[in-house]
Amino acid sequence: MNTTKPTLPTPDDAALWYEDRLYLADQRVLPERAEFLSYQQAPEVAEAIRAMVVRGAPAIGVTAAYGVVLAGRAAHATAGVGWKTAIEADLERLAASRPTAVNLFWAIRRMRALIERLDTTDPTPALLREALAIHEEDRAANHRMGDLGAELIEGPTDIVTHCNAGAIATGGYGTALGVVRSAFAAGKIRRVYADETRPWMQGARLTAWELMHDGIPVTLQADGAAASLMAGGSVGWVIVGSDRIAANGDVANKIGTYGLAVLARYHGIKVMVAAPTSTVDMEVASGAEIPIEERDSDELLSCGGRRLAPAGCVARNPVFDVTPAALVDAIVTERGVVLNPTTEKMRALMDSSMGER
Ligand SMILES: CSC[C@H]1O[C@H](OP(=O)(O)O)[C@H](O)[C@@H]1O
Repeated sequence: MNTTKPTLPTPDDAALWYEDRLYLADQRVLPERAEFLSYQQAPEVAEAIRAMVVRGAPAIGVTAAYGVVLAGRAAHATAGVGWKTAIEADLERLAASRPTAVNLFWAIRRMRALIERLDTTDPTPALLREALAIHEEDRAANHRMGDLGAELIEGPTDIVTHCNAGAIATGGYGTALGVVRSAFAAGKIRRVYADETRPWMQGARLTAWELMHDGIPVTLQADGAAASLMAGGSVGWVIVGSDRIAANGDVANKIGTYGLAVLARYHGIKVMVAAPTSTVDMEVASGAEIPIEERDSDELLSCGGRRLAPAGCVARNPVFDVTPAALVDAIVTERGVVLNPTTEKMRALMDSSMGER
């Protein structure tokens, strides 16, 4: 738990609990403005996830866990011994905030399992302990993944990333950028080429911010520039995060990831997906079953607050796509690495004995 009042967010500060409330770095305004918003009510946290104040699959799960703490406190304050019934509406609000990142549902399910074990007294302390544990476990998992992913890279090489799978998208350190941090520290990375990632620009605004903050060489590029860069022969890996990995190893991630993976395969470049096991959903057999979030087309029709398209222009704005397992060379989790993923290999990983997540 934070011991000093959060003031200026760093990349590790997507979500922080301090005294009696949750603080979220407002990722909608980074890096131009670095500021926290504070939350004391679960419905406000659900809206913060929907509006992408906080985003990034693991960070969404951590935030939802803290949202359940707020929900439990409010339910006990209003319903006393009946808090387990009163909390349900807020749990549903949190679950309805965004559909694709399975970490959200994983975190709520883990908090529900605790709720079932609690008695009718104030659940806040126990819920907070569990949310803090989820947060710390995610941070530790990212460091483990960073090391495992770095071992796969011979280097020195250039890397392409897409979107932001960094510290600010997780409980800290990052998934894809956690591998980048560990591999750079081992002298294996010359430069990171970060796709700007239209329309929400997570790459331009967040990945560039994180890597410059850490002194890691980063070059921003248009999403469409990745192909010619790959043709140049300097890129050894595409490294991305994920929002949900199906039982067969299909990977849902930010829109554009699928195209990158096709380009990588064409150019003999390897694709690494770094994600904690809280991102693996063994209940969906393949990527075809993963719900793909469609966001407001206004996010696409404008850029930086300026209208791009003509009035009345129709747009589609799916914000994730699915990369088939056949185009993924390695899935790196905190429990281990799956090369050339298949359902059998993913099942073996999830059955491995490195504790429940
Ligand atoms: C480790 S973040 C995983 C994932 O989340 C991002 O999506 P969004 O920014 O819409 O929450 C992106 O797909 C990242 O790769």
